[in-house]
Amino acid sequence: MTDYPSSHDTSLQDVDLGALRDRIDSLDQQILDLISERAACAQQVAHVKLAEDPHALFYRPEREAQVLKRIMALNQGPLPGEEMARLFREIMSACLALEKPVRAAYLGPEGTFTQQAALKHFGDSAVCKPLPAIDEVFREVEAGAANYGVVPVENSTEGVVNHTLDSFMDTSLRICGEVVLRIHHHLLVGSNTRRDKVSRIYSHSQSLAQCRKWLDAHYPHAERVAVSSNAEAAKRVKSEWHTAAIAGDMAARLYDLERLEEKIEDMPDNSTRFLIIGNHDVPSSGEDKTSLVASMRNQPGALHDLLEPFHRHHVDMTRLESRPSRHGLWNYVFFIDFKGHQDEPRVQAALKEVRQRAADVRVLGSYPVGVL
Ligand SMILES: O=C(O)C(=O)C[C@]1(C(=O)O)C=C[C@@H](O)C=C1
Repeated sequence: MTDYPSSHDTSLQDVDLGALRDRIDSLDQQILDLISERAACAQQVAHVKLAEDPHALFYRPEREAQVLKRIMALNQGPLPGEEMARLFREIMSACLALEKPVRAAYLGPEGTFTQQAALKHFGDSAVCKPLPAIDEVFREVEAGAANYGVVPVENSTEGVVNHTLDSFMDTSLRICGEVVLRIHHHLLVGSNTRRDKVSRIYSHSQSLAQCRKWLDAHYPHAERVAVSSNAEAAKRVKSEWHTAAIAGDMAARLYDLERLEEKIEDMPDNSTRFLIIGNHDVPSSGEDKTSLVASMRNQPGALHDLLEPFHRHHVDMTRLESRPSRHGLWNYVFFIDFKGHQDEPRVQAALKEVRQRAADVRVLGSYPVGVL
């Protein structure tokens, strides 16, 4: 909580508000000049890139991660590092838009956590388009209609993760980044609904599950209705009386709903991981992750054999997921995430051995660890 100075605070008695505002005006002028100079510099970067290669990529995820991490390391307050990085996120997004705005497709509809993840990753100057299904996001990027796609992967929403993993089996797209979002659910109502009148609560089934204990304690008699997304829940509530939605900040803002109760999720560290998918490999940022998919024959010890080289080459695995193969040739495919970039010798040594042991291995991408 902010401590506001009290009128009895003797150290503040002589502070002249007018003088402080003059100082702020002067600082704003300097910030304005510096941001403009930075933007002009980014325009020059665009010219240099184009001179080197007419098909050059303007968006550079590894560089953006380095810029944000550096800002957080340099920051000495009083603003928190994350807040400062968010401001720089927006400055970079605007600078990139001067070079060429990023077009990103995300799993919609508008108002979902995936939209929030897209904005968190690309900033407000990106052109973001909602699509109704994960495979449509993949197709949009494959067709070149969008430069990047944003899809949930490790999600508290059951089933969505599997759709994303399955889509990777049939695509040549690469993973270019990740975003981790803290998921906060709020109980939202329209202006006509009173707290004691809520008789029905809409949300995605998984969000209802994530708030089950809170609902049992506070709204044991309200009917719980599962709908296709949290944004859809908010949309319904907008036009109904005595119903509430469980959804996040984006949906509350989009449908202008009141937060009757905030952060009602049962687990306080509830978060979801999203992937950025694109058409190109990302160079090392210095702190990266790599994702791969491997097919295995279903035989005893196969998984142990597959994973053993990671252990021996000191490659730190962060996730292992298995899915039934959709092609019938192999019984199972494994999705593996580990720390490190595919260009690092230690990672290359492990991958070489993994390739010898698996029926098929495809690196889905090396990408910067999510900064914000
Ligand atoms: O360094 C670059 O390649 C730039 O284009 C500049 C810049 C920036 O504003 O810092 C802008 C967009 C890129 O995604 C990364 C960084």
